[in-house]
Amino acid sequence: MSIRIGILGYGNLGRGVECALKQNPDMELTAVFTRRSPQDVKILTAGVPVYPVEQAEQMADKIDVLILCGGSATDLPVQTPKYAKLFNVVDSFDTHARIPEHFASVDNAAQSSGKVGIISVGWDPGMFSLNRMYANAVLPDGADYTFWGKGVSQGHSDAIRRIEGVRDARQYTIPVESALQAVRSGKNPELSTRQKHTRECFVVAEAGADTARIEREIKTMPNYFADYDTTVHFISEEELQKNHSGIPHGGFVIRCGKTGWNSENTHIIEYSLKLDSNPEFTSSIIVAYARAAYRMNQEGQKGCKTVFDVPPAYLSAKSGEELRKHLL
Ligand SMILES: NC(=O)C1=CN([C@@H]2O[C@H](COP(=O)(O)OP(=O)(O)OC[C@H]3O[C@@H](n4cnc5c(N)ncnc54)[C@H](OP(=O)(O)O)[C@@H]3O)[C@@H](O)[C@H]2O)C=CC1
Ligand SMILES: N[C@@H](C[C@H]1CC(C(=O)O)=NO1)C(=O)O
Repeated sequence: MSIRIGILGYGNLGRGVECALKQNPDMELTAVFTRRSPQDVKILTAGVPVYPVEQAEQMADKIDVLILCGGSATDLPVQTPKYAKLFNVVDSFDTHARIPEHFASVDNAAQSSGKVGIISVGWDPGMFSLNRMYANAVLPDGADYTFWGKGVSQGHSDAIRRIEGVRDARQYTIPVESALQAVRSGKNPELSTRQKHTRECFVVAEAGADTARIEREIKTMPNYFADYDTTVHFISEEELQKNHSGIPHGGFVIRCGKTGWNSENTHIIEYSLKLDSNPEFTSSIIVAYARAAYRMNQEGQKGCKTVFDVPPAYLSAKSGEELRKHLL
């Protein structure tokens, strides 16, 4: 029997999950839920209903995993603990500094409901988190570096769109080339947040909006922009659609570590991503973790999990026997 999936929140990520499900025949899309009027939300899959978000609770027995595709800035802190009371859930929560409190609120909900809630799934946090953890476990004596871009951060773009007076936005994250080169050379440089990346924002403001206030709110936004050198450009909707319609991204996790008793041998681990579509790639990761959430709950597991808690084999549609063949 297919794993029955619900999507809550239909934006870039919601569309991406819908696409990713097509590539996973052991899963099926049962319903999409939105805070807007359903007739305003046109999905890609024929025959799948779109419901007002208020109806989600009535479908708890018809959905095995509800994938939460809202924004991290303001949606997921409310939605994930709320729906973990009724469903196995997966979210992409990426406000790194607030992950511990998010974990606690989702765990409280999921422990009481007997469901599994896997949070902060994606590439960062997510695949990059796993690779930082593996590299630290393998090379305890070393230094970590993470670089993103140049590309469009969905979390930062979403955070700007939540500011009053903003109609649309794209945020580019840009790595500082000299910092990247120093890391790749194995010099293990001390780098501040500001020395590693800059951020460039393209914003469509509502007519008559106070653009000076918007720019100030962006540049001082904790956890997103306050620790970076950030530039803000105000452009028209037409310019945004023409010059900034794509959502490419990517990045690197690098760890340089040493081993040896007297002699010092240096090792460099690098994990890299080059993404044409940030949302479609992120959604492909989320769908694999939805499979794991279902399996873990079927085994009787409950509570909040992160990518560190999920056995890798649970992500794959292949059986244990098929996976072991990969190892040979
Ligand atoms: N961990 C990771 O590696 C990654 C995490 N993310 C996270 O994913 C989050 C979601 O990103 P993304 O999908 O790009 O955000 P969007 O802004 O596209 O969508 C967020 C929500 O806004 C609503 N929405 C979407 N389009 C419209 C519209 N035209 N008018 C009104 N409301 C709309 C939808 O809710 P509704 O249907 O209910 O209206 C949707 O769920 C980001 O905030 C980020 O934190 C993203 C990439 C990677
Ligand atoms: N969570 C990010 C994924 C990566 C990209 C990023 C950044 O550009 O700051 N940080 O983490 C996103 O929303 O796109």
